Amino acid sequence: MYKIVLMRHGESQWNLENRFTGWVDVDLTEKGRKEAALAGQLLKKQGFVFDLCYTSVLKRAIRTLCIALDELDQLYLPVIKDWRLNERHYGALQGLNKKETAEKFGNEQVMIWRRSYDVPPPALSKESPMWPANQSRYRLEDPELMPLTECLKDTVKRVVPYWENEIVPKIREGKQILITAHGNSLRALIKHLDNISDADIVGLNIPTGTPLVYELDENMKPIKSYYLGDQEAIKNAMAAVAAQGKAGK
Ligand SMILES: O=C(O)[C@@H](CO)OP(=O)(O)O
Repeated sequence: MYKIVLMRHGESQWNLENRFTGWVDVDLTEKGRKEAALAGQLLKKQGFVFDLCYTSVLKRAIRTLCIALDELDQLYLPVIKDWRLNERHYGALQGLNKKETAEKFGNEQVMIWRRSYDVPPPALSKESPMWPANQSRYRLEDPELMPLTECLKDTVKRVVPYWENEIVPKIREGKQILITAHGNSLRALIKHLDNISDADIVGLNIPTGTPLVYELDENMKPIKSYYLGDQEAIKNAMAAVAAQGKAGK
């Protein structure tokens, strides 16, 4: 049996402001830092000892990992950062307020943009400074691979091969792995692990800063999975994420 831990970053400034974030590199809020520390403490209490960590190239996930590792006293660990674990690219919606967008385009349209499996949000143009190919961070990457927008299906297409080709071999070597990433890059991975249908993935929402443990069999199929922490608070946090794109109130 193998065990891995997945974790969405703690609350970011744009989570707080309820703005579509995607690949924009916003930092954690004070609350987000506390969530990351609490996650580290929970993992420590449960006796987790990791060998290798993976994260995205976005600071909210990187910082969450650092804070959690600090609490665990495992800051010595190797960390692999890869854009394939980045948040789903939100195209031209990046920076917009989710509630205001719902007021303008309707709850249903925003729900489709946020959670449908294969409808991407409106795309950026290649002139946009938000296109990753125009940013120094991605200058060595093939511009053809840099998204102008992504639906979850597109995110699955980069996250799952990364999982299969990079992470699974390390798990098979016996390494204990911690992955800190993002709401939608983790939804892409969980869809694959739990074999969730395109229709049912719409209902999956991931709370910030909460360790999610997966126990996997020899074929990397989940035996069980569970969040660490206060289960009632986690349920409420998941419902709050689902409600972020609604107009009104
Ligand atoms: O804005 C984003 O990038 C994501 C995660 O915060 O939001 P959503 O939950 O709306 O997909």
